[in-house]
Amino acid sequence: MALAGGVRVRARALLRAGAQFRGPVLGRPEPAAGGGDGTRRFANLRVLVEPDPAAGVAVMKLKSPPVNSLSLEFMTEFLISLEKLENDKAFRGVVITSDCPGVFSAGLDLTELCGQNPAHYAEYWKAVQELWLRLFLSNMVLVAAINGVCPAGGCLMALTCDVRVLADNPKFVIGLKETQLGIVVPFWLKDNLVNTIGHRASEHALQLGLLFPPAEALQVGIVDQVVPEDQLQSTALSVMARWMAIPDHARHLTKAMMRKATADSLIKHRDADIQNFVNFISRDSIQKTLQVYLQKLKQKKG
Ligand SMILES: CCCCCCCCCCC/C=C/C(=O)SCCNC(=O)CCNC(=O)[C@H](O)C(C)(C)COP(=O)(O)OP(=O)(O)OC[C@H]1O[C@@H](n2cnc3c(N)ncnc32)[C@H](O)[C@@H]1OP(=O)(O)O
Repeated sequence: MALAGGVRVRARALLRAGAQFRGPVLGRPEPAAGGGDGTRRFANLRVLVEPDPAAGVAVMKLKSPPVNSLSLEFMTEFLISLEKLENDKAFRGVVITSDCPGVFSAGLDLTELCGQNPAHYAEYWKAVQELWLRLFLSNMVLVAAINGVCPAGGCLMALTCDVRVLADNPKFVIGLKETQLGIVVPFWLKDNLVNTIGHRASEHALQLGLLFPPAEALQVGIVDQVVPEDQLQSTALSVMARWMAIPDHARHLTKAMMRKATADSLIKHRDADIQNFVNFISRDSIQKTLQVYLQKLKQKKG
């Protein structure tokens, strides 16, 4: 699946601006791009990719500090990295994790949702849809190694994965807290949650805007495994090894079959979903609520 129009234009702009894969990363000298030693890492500004072509697996580390919020730039760079891996036959699986201590992702970037114009909201929502669709329909095995708090849009990313492993830390809550912010999850994200934890549990989780700590997250089934923090990466990789043992074509066709109806319901109604979002987010009452919330977040430290 290729990047959608607006996202592709932004991706090109980012690439022109120099956000392409490059080394050195993290100050370590690395072979030049195309060096072909099979071990080099690549990165754009906000996503670090550590490939292991021998295993057919790459680890994507979200590194958009302080909280990996889903800004347009972050989502675009993430999708560029994902597409690069998908186009490379060496890679069949991706572990998604965070490089920001204590936070997997804080979800939608609230500064993108406050005080902007309708065209911006439309572009932003199209990018969110694209992020969800591209992850949800990915041919690759996706394992989320959740090493931090994972609310709302962070949970959206995690829910698209085939497996979620959560580090056992009481601060690392996961869930769709939208109603607590006075906003409503889109129907396709609701469907994604229902497919994961069932209808009744989703009703409770969504209406109450529940954020589940690890033991509860495991019990309700929003994550598949909870492991000690220091075993998160190794567990994610061993889960991945199990999935990689299945022939790709059969696994992927099965995944596509299982997910088609949910994805199609968004694909068929993308424009209407964007219009709904723009109308909703532009309301004075929603803008006020979000602005107060963002202010509170900013004042937390003071
Ligand atoms: C009916 C029609 C359809 C309508 C559809 C409506 C829309 C539906 C959307 C549904 C899907 C998803 C929704 C969302 O994702 S909304 C965002 C929800 N996220 C949150 O509420 C998380 C907020 N953040 C936090 O709780 C904490 O920051 C966190 C626990 C993640 C980390 O805490 P920590 O103490 O480590 O860090 P700080 O709180 O001090 O934050 C550091 C700085 O980062 C800024 N920040 C935090 N979160 C966000 C964010 N989501 N967006 C933008 N900026 C964020 C924070 O303000 C601090 O900034 P400063 O350093 O400048 O103070």
